[in-house]
Amino acid sequence: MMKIALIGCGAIGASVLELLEPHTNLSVDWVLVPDVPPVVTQTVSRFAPQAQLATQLPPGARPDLIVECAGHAAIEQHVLPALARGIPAIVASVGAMSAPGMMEKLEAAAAKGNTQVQLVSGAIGGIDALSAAGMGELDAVIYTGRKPPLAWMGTPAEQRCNLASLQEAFCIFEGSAREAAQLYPKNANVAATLSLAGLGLDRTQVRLFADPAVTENVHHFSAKGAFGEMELTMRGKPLAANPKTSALTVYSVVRAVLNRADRVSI
Ligand SMILES: NC(=O)C1=CN([C@@H]2O[C@H](COP(=O)(O)OP(=O)(O)OC[C@H]3O[C@@H](n4cnc5c(N)ncnc54)[C@H](OP(=O)(O)O)[C@@H]3O)[C@@H](O)[C@H]2O)C=CC1
Ligand SMILES: O=C([O-])CC(=O)C(=O)O
Repeated sequence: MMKIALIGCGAIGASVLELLEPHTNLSVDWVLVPDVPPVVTQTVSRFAPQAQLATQLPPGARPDLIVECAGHAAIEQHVLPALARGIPAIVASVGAMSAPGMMEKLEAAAAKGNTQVQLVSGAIGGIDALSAAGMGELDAVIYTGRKPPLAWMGTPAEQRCNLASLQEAFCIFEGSAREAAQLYPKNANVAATLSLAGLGLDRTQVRLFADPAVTENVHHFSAKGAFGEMELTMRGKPLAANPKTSALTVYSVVRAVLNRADRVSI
């Protein structure tokens, strides 16, 4: 039986709990959140009644895996200490690697605990091909993210345009994946993931659009290099509980967990 600590119980975390519930070879035994609103208590008692709710992993707890779907701050707060204790981790907030020295801290913590951390592909596909292509020379990786104006509420995009009255697509950001992930921590994890798989945070070109013509979260990237060329468009359905987040992110986290719990992984 694989014992799991889930970090975060918002749009992704709640759906992950629901999808993991039927799998009898694993058990979510801890759910870590900053505080415990009634909706979290209800979700946990419905899908993981065995789980203990806490703000921090209790010192004596020894999960087989921690699964982060909380936000950038959770890497420093939960993931690094768990790795250093030898607990492997799955991370959704890949954009956190844009902070100076964070990748090195993650590697050092995993080395200290003699364990590993997996950065999931989340809302984007093609990461397997891009990271394989990165074993040869890559010339360019260009990413464009496009979401409905509502998905950019509460971000610096609000200072760039009037999101509520946009009539056509507006470019709210153009720059490197590192800047994108730092400015838009809840909307540009995909940019960070593509860059870490490919050309790195500083050489991956990113454009982000608020676009009233789309109802999905549209991710497009192209890559060129010694392997040839690739191009991919994803039209991800947003989660009802959080329009910033695509449903595929949930499935990606669940697949990553099952790949560790099941005998055959894909
Ligand atoms: N890789 C990818 O493709 C994607 C990655 N993401 C990442 O996943 C994160 C979560 O997304 P989503 O579920 O939609 O967001 P939500 O805001 O719906 O949920 C976040 C949850 O995490 C909790 N939380 C926040 N900070 C911490 C912390 N330091 N420790 C523990 N729990 C914490 C929140 O609690 P409270 O409500 O009390 O603050 C809430 O329960 C995003 O912030 C983003 O970083 C998202 C989309 C795609
Ligand atoms: O869920 C998505 O569509 C992508 C997203 O928010 C991110 O990259 O952070």
